[in-house]
Amino acid sequence: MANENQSATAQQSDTDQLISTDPGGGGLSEQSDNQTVDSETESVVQSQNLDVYYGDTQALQDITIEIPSNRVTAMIGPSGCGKSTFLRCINRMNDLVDIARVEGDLYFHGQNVYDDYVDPVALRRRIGMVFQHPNPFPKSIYDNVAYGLRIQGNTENLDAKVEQSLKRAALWDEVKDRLDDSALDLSGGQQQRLCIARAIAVDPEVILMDEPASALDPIATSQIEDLIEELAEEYTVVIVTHNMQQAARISDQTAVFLTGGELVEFDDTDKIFENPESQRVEDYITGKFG
Ligand SMILES: Nc1ncnc2c1ncn2[C@@H]1O[C@H](COP(=O)(O)OP(=O)(O)OP(=O)(O)O)[C@@H](O)[C@H]1O
Repeated sequence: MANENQSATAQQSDTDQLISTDPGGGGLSEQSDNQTVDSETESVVQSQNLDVYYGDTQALQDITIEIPSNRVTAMIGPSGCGKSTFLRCINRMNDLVDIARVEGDLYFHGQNVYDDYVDPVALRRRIGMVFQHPNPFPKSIYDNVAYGLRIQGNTENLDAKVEQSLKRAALWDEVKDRLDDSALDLSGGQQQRLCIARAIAVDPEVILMDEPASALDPIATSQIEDLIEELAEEYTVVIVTHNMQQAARISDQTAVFLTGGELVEFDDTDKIFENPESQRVEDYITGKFG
């Protein structure tokens, strides 16, 4: 229980880091028109020879990957293989871990997010995050969604923006008559969809999800999975999951990390699950280890 509480507290503090006070570019250029025109093929996030260390321990080794826009990309692999570490590199959440050290390059629309002039707070406005355990603020449903917009001073048509975010998160119909109720009175699945609404209210391009359904029951999990597939029409979604069936159901691409922080294979999800190149990936997928 202590661990769960610590984890919830850490997540809350992570969430605080995700609510940007900076509506400006923060060293990042705005999304190019190109992305809309050529969303079929453009990669939005790329890493090149990325190594991550916690102190002397290497958590990721030489990761080179291109994550396409407007797709769901799943990261799978056994516990401790570095999936969350990679996810947290994308929006520099690992900056918050004193002993974490990142080497190599990680690009967002071609700009290295680790360049000195990039403001990580502004980066996190463009690359939002949803955590394993739903962590709404102890505020009303409305105020949770409006929170980031208010901090940014983006309060014009606030009611409409809150409504749109709740609709996109497939929660509006369930909460439209109780927007002033506490978010903490919602079910776990509703709280997680509220956290997704809160993340998308500030209009990010990429949504990172770290096992977003692992604390939920099967019905709530299924609702979140449907939602993730819908979100990919407008956003780039990168999801870490322990659940291989979930990755197979909802993702377009799958990256398989294995012990030691190695990215062993990255391909279309169908290919990974039906005909992987690597024997180690086949062994993992078929449950021979992991
Ligand atoms: N804050 C930290 N300090 C020290 N070591 C860490 C920290 N976070 C992660 N690690 C280590 O880095 C390695 C990768 O961890 P990470 O959480 O990225 O793996 P994961 O694949 O997401 O695991 P899981 O599926 O269990 O969540 C592990 O050996 C872990 O112990």
